[in-house]
Amino acid sequence: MTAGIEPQSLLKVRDLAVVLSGLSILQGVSFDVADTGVTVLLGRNGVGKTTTLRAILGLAPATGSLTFDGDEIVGRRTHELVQKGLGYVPEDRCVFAGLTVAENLRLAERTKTSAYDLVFELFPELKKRASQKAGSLSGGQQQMLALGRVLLTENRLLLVDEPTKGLAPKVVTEVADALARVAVRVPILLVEQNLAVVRRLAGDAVVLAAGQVAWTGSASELLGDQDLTKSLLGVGASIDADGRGEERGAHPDGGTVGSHA
Ligand SMILES: Nc1ncnc2c1ncn2[C@@H]1O[C@H](COP(=O)(O)OP(=O)(O)OP(=O)(O)O)[C@@H](O)[C@H]1O
Repeated sequence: MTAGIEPQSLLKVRDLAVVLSGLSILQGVSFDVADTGVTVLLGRNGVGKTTTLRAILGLAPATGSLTFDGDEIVGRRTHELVQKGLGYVPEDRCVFAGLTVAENLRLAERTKTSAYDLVFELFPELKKRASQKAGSLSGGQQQMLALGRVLLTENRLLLVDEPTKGLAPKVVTEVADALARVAVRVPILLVEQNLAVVRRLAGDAVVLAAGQVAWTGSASELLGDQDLTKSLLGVGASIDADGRGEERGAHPDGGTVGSHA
C-alpha cells in the first residue's frame, strides 16, 4: 500500500439477512469490502458464503443494507447490478462447453470497447486457445476464461466463488497467481477454502459461522494464529494430491477449511 493512502470501503454489508425455503440462512451479516486487493470470505461448509455472494448480486432475496460505491443496492435487480459494475464468477464457472474460447468471450461483451488487450495480457493462454472448444480446456484454463469474461467489461468489484475447488495443486497455484494479477486491477470479494491461496492473496478476512460473522481482521493475523484458525475453521492440514486437505491438526500454511464440527 502507498503510504498515506488508506483503502476505502467499496461495499458495505450491514445486517444482511436471507431466508430461503423458510430457513434463516443469513442473520445480520455485516462487513466491509475494501476498494483494493482481495477480501476473503471464509467459513466451514454450509455457513452461507455462497448465499452472501448471491444476496449481494440480487440472486437471493435479502433484507438489510448493501452500500456499493455510495449507493444502496439491496433489492436491486441483478442486471442493474451488473451494469453498475458487479462481476460474478460462480463456483461452477458457467463456461459454455460447446462454444470456443473466443465465442465465450464474445458473449460477455457489453460495449464495443471491450478490454481484450487486458484479458489477453493477463491470460495469454486464452488468445492462443481462442478457437478451442471451452469444454476441452483444463479446469484451470476454464477458470481463467471465467475470469477473462468478467474482465472484458469495466467492473468495479468481482465476486469470485471457490475458484480453486477441485483443481490439482499445480493448477491451484496458477489460478492463485492469476487472481493476484487480476486483483491489482479490480478488487475481489473471494470465497476460498484453500488456506494456502488465502495466505497468498488476501488482505482482509471475514469468517462466517452459522449465517453470522464470527470474526473479521487481516488474513495474515488469522492464519498466523493456529488456535484461532482451528477454532473458526476447523482446520488445517497439509495439502493432499487434489489440493484439498484433511483435518490433521492446525497447520494453516496449507489445507482447506473443514465441515461443521
Ligand atoms: N435454495 C435454498 N433453499 C434452502 N436452503 C438453501 C438454499 N440454498 C442454500 N441453502 C442452504 O443454505 C446454507 C448455506 O449455503 P451456502 O451454499 O451459502 O453455504 P457455503 O458456506 O457457501 O457452503 P460450501 O462451502 O459448502 O459451498 C446451507 O445449509 C444450504 O443447504
